[in-house]
Amino acid sequence: MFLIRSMKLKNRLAVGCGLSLVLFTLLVVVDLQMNLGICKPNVPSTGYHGKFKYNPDEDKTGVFKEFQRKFLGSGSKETTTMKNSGDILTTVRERVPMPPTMNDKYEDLMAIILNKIDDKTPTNYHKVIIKNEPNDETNPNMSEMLEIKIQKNATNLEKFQLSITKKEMYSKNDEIVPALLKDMIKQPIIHIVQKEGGTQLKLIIEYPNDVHALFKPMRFPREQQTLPNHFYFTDFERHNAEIAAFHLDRLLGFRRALPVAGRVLNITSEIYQLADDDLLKTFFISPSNNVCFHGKCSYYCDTSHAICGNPDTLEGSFAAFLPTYENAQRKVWRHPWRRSYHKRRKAQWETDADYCTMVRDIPPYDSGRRLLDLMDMSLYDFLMGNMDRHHYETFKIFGNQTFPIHLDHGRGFGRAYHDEISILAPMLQCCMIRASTLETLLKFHNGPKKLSDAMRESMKVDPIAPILIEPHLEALDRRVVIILQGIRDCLKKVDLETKQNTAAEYDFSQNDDSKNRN
Ligand SMILES: Nc1ncnc2c1ncn2[C@@H]1O[C@H](COP(=O)(O)OP(=O)(O)OP(=O)(O)O)[C@@H](O)[C@H]1O
Ligand SMILES: [Mn+2]
Repeated sequence: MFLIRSMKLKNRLAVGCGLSLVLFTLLVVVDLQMNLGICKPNVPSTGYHGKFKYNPDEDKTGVFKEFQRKFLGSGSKETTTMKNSGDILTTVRERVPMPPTMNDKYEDLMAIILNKIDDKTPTNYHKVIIKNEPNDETNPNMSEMLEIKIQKNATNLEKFQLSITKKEMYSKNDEIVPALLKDMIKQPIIHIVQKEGGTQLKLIIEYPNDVHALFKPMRFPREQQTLPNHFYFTDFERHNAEIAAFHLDRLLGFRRALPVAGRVLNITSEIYQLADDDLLKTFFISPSNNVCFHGKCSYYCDTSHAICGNPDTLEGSFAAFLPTYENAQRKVWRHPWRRSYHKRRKAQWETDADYCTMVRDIPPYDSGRRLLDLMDMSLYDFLMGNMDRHHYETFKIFGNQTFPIHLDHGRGFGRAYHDEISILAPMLQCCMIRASTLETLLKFHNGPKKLSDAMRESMKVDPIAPILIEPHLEALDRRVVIILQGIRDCLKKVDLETKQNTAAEYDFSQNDDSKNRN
């Protein structure tokens, strides 16, 4: 005290300023460390990677962001443990998130589907639930477009390929699909080559009569979940996800995926002895005397990620081959809601609540079926947790009013205890769903046959069943409810907007009237 009193005023001021500066710096440092919210608004802790800058102005009233926040609290917490056997990492559950509305029958949505409209029905519901799609009567098939007749003695694969129509991969009660699945499971394999392109190993399987299938090998046991520190783009492909995705697509009534079956191969007689030279070069015998190979690709094709027989069998998925006719090429489209595929960068849709408004103006999303197909794809991917939809393909020959092919689901069914709301962004940002899709979801939700039951039953016949472990099936029922809740929130949003607009118009005309009177 004496020291301070003995100082001159000028010096006292200088010491005071210095001390406050030190104190302030300390406060800022503590705040940044502990995120107390003094410097900036509190940052919600999302599952996003990298630095997350929160800007409330960007948020507007998007159902997507609101929804993400709503379900954040119910997010599961996963921990990684080492299993005793070997060095397999397994993610185990701590808490299963259950949507708060699991017991809700969603009668309000059902009423709209059944045309039971009354004064409780949200206004402009038809903007959200699309019943009257532009009707495209013509539905030619490949055979007609390519002018190739389906011969009586054609293989099941040829029959299948030539029967693909502009609207779907196969028809509802198609009899070739089961026959084709049986062929892929039972027919002898005569040759194997590695498929070029793509990031992970795939083999082209050749059967007699020029029949082919695309093979993805099993890499891990069914119980293994996506590793918590893996990005969607470095996640391993799962052969069982490809099989499950085919069944899911069929049960949802889309029929836009290729038929896929599981099969157990003998790695020596059915792969090694039939492999072409390039693939042969990558075979080796592991320390425990198993036959292994790794192929060539940009991810996980090296000795430490080899595919090994156990001890000499290997299971995998077999997908019906896409048509290879000269005029059956496919057009590749960038998905408007693709992720950034960068550790730290974000895509525009992640920060722009009005993103869909922009997409709606761009062909082919500005007319016809395509945007609705993306809505279907969004909930299809959400159900299986597939974050890897960077591109999609269509058959060129059918023009723009054709279905997007549901292809490449190897990264689905990776996290049974986590529901990734961001996959629903297209549906939640556009606030739109096909009435027929919504009806199917309501049918599964209200039972008696839940989506999980239907999936269990449908996949039972596969040679490598059970295809999915129970937690993945339970996740499906839980995610159906999340989608239904999303649609309900969308209806509320549109209703509110309509009422606000009407009120604003009314206000405006009242003001006008009063002006006129004056
Ligand atoms: N059943 C099939 N028959 C013929 N070609 C196919 C089949 N499935 C996929 N393809 C072709 O192979 C390409 C790669 O397949 P897929 O996307 O499944 O592999 P990927 O390794 O996951 O590729 P990426 O890493 O680029 O996503 C597809 O884009 C498609 O053109
Ligand atoms: Mn892929």
